Amino acid sequence: MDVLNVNNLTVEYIENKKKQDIISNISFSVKKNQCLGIVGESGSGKSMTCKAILGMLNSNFSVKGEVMYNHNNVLKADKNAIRKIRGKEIVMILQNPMTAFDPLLTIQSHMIETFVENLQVTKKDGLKIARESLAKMHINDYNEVLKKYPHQLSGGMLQRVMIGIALMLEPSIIIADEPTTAVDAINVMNVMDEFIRIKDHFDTSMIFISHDLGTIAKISDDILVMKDGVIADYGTKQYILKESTNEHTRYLVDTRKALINQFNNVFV
Ligand SMILES: Nc1ncnc2c1ncn2[C@@H]1O[C@H](COP(=O)(O)OP(=O)(O)OP(=O)(O)O)[C@@H](O)[C@H]1O
Repeated sequence: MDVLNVNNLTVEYIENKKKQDIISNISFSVKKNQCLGIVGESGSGKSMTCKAILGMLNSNFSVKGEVMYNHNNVLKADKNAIRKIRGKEIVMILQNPMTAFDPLLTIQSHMIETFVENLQVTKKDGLKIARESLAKMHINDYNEVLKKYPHQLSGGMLQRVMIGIALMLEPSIIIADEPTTAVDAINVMNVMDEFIRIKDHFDTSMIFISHDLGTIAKISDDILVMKDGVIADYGTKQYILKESTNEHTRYLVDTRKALINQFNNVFV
């Protein structure tokens, strides 16, 4: 069953009455409890696709097409309806978690505020949920973490807090846009493991964005390959990695293999 259908999505950037195509006529769907991976090189339009889906682009952009969620076209929904969907139904995890936190609030205040607003709970219950969420992320010293300000935590820890918050909102869809960009190499695996765990054990569908096919292959059921704002290729993981004859897909797969071989040679 599909939880999200994107039909003929087109995004244009308008500046001084000049139009520039950013995304051209792309269509795809996200299946229940599955992960759609979106892979493509920098500038291929991955982030823009997700921002357009969630109505996050300003008036410099013209967005056309259909984004069907729960029988409603999100692109036609009013601001209030979109805000509800964005906070609760479809939650986005950004590249750099630092930008998602208010630097003047402790993690505890931020989490309580988020839960009070989105789950309609009291502050006291908000704190309980905050503790529960960090425990779910295997953050054992959660009382220490709750007292900290964002700049006092590493990128990896902040991202795990972010994922914990997203989980407690019990969204139907989590959109993760290159979530390991600001995480140091040692913690990339930890953060990826959390996403894989969410996918396997929670009732959530996912869109996972990365420029790295290896990362996408680890977590995705279906893969969409983007190039220059259009879909270059789209299919199951098996099809994309093993069967597709698409030139750009083969280029990504071969580049990935070459990188692994080169890396292995360093250690021999
Ligand atoms: N604020 C903006 N104003 C105008 N054009 C933009 C803006 N942000 C991105 N673009 C353009 O939109 C296109 C797609 O960008 P997008 O950020 O979606 O790429 P991406 O695949 O997510 O790349 P990355 O992996 O580097 O984040 C690019 O050509 C980019 O130059």
